[in-house]
Amino acid sequence: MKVFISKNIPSPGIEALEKSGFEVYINESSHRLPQPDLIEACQEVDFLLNVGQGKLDADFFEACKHLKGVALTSVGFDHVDLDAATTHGIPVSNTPDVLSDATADIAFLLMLNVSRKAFFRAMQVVNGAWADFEFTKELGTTIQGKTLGIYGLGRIGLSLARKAQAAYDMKIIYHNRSRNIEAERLVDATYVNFDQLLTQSDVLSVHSNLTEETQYRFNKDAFKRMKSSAIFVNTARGKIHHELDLIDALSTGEIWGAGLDVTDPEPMQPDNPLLKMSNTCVFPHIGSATLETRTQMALLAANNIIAAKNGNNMPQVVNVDVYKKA
Ligand SMILES: NC(=O)C1=CN([C@@H]2O[C@H](COP(=O)(O)OP(=O)(O)OC[C@H]3O[C@@H](n4cnc5c(N)ncnc54)[C@H](O)[C@@H]3O)[C@@H](O)[C@H]2O)C=CC1
Ligand SMILES: O=C(O)C(=O)CO
Repeated sequence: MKVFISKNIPSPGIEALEKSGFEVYINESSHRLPQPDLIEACQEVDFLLNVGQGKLDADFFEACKHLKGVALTSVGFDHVDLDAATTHGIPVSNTPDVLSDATADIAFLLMLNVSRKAFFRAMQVVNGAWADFEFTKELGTTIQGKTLGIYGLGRIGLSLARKAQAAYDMKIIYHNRSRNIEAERLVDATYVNFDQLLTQSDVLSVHSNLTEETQYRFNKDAFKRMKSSAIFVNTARGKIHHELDLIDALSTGEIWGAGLDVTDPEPMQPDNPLLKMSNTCVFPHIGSATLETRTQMALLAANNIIAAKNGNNMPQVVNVDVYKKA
């Protein structure tokens, strides 16, 4: 059987596939293949190991009749038309859990970075503008003991909550569609409604999936309800906040700072006003970017493909209905 890997992955993932008898084809370039090229590459392979956030839409599944399964190298699957995959009988798997701590670390890093204006201060040094122990200017703020609001207390949100409580004694509040009792057993977190999350959080960190319901949930109205001292952090998906409203809220002082690992679109253009502010920090979607995590993600994706090849269900399948149909 043949598998196509849409961008290079750590070698243990490739080795696992080869060891189980796959002929492996890899797009060696560092660029995402445009959809026509991806469709072309998938014409004669049995499986696709899809790296990154390139869209897999209805046209893709319609055009790739030979595919027997797709393994994503992400936990998020908002870029995939799962209904179309299911219609065509194609199981799709994701990579939950193995990236939760790494992504929570990036949320933490953004939270600290923005609260201490660390990126802005480091850029002053790079640009030869070292401010000689200015005692009253460009001061940051502490997060110790403050209230961390989590929008979407799932795997990554929980990891962040535990770190923030253990290391900084932060008070944790969260909003989900309903209470997460399991998480509440693991961390001292209080369920609040959306408005309470907005008005009570000193730092508000977004960890929900991107859905029709969460798209642009953080907009003008939401930022207006937040504290003027609040820091907004998003490591989930760029479309969950409305970028122009965020720029407005920061410029008018409606909120104090923002840290983003995700933007809409990605990449962010270098002339974006968010890159010029002293209370912002933008990372290029590096939540899961450690060697250890990316290796585990590659292995998990490979193992899902190997399971499907052996006639088993993909363990991390996200369109479970595909197996009910069969
Ligand atoms: N920056 C990066 O590199 C990474 C980003 N991500 C993003 O993080 C997201 C979360 O990942 P996990 O924690 O593993 O997912 P998860 O499924 O464990 O957690 C998501 C949480 O959001 C909640 N949620 C969904 N809709 C909601 C709504 N309308 N209102 C309030 N809460 C809602 C869910 O109930 C769940 O508790 C992924 O979907 C992905 O988009 C994930 C990994 C890396
Ligand atoms: O896993 C995800 O959803 C990402 O965004 C990248 O790891």
